Amino acid sequence: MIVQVKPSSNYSTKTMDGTQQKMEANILLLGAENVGKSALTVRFLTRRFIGEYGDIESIYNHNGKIDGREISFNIWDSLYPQNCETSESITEKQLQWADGLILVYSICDRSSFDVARQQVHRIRNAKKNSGLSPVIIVGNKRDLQHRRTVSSEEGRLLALSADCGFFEISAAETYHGVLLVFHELFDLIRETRALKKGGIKGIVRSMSAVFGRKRAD
Ligand SMILES: Nc1nc2c(ncn2[C@@H]2O[C@H](COP(=O)(O)OP(=O)(O)OP(=O)(O)O)[C@@H](O)[C@H]2O)c(=O)[nH]1
Repeated sequence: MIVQVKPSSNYSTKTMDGTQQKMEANILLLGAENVGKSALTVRFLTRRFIGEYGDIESIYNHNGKIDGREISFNIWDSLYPQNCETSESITEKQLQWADGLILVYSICDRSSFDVARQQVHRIRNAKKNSGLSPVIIVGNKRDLQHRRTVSSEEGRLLALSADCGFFEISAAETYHGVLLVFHELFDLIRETRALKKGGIKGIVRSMSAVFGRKRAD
């Protein structure tokens, strides 16, 4: 059950008089069951780790500041669906909604890493632009080192191979790691938007600038 659904992002960042407008970003949390998706979300929203979260799928709205800029986050804490192929565990609607994704696995649950691997391929093979959205892969439960079954290198390599960011954190132990994940994703979303805005015109403009200068020499 989805508790609250928010509309898609607002891309404008400046008003006519040049003042900064609040930026909006839709963030989708994905990953296998029990990896800490809700723990991560609640840590970011409240700074707290409460231990048990229940099986509820929610979209939260959170207003905050990053680098002095007002941000409005819509955070979709998804549920891993029962009895389906991993490739079908992410819907086209979710991918179209998301400006950025956080893909969580547990460092002490190898099957959750396998799910993350398949989900990242599903994302990167998605239709149109949704396959290009920034993704951060998060190895959670770092506090459980003695039960680790996925090495940091494996996580980092997966992220590298799919052009994703990578963090290992413990939602249980610290707020700081969780904050870094959201900040990094926000930076990547901002970069992606700037690239989309510049588009082909931006590339042509910079090429003409280079060749134009050469001709003048
Ligand atoms: N030791 C440890 N436990 C954690 C950590 N993060 C979450 N947990 C625990 O892992 C269990 C699952 O956490 P959830 O946040 O509910 O995981 P989820 O991915 O949202 O699970 P689903 O709702 O089933 O999809 C809970 O008992 C949490 O207390 C962590 O960093 N370290």
